[in-house]
Amino acid sequence: MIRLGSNSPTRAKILRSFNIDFIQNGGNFDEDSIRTTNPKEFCFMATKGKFEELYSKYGIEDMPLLVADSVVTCEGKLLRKAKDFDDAKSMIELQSGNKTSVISCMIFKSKELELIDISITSYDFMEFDKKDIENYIKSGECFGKAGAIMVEGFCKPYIKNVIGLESTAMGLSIEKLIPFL
Ligand SMILES: Nc1nc2c(ncn2[C@H]2C[C@H](O)[C@@H](COP(=O)(O)OP(=O)(O)OP(=O)(O)O)O2)c(=O)[nH]1
Repeated sequence: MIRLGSNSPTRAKILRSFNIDFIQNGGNFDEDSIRTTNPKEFCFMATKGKFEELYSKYGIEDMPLLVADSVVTCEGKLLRKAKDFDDAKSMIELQSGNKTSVISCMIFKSKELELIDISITSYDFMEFDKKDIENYIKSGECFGKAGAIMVEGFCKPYIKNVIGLESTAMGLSIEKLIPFL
């Protein structure tokens, strides 16, 4: 049994799909407190901040702790979760017909080990259909996701090329964690 220190339904779904027993306790780390706009640095600092908050709250005596963060970078820009419809639209349009990368960092700490992993999955997307974009935004599925993209959903038909794990792009590089569980 592990503690998933995350509010993310996607991360919970990933753990369930790999039959990993967990309890979910998300935190309240303020990612707006992070000053850097360097995507990799931001992702690591967000993960570290989440870890420190939840490690001091729960420790690892009763079970290991897993936290993670994901950001998207496109044309050198840092894309976090969309704040509103306009934000989501501009993020999605930026990535249409473009190269984009999802960076996911995770920290896993048990009594035996501490794993810190930063992984990147890069996509080459075809142009997104305008009507598709409209429907996707209207569905609300673009919210709560880094860069407002959903690689296993909206983006899937538009993937021209991908390098990296889909799990990394969804927010938790589970294949890199499994060997340590
Ligand atoms: N279903 C899905 N979710 C994605 C995808 N890309 C990113 N995400 C989700 C995973 C995370 O829930 C979210 C990234 O935001 P954060 O890393 O800040 O996590 P979140 O605020 O959701 O939860 P947490 O901070 O861990 O409590 O985006 C994707 O392609 N598909």
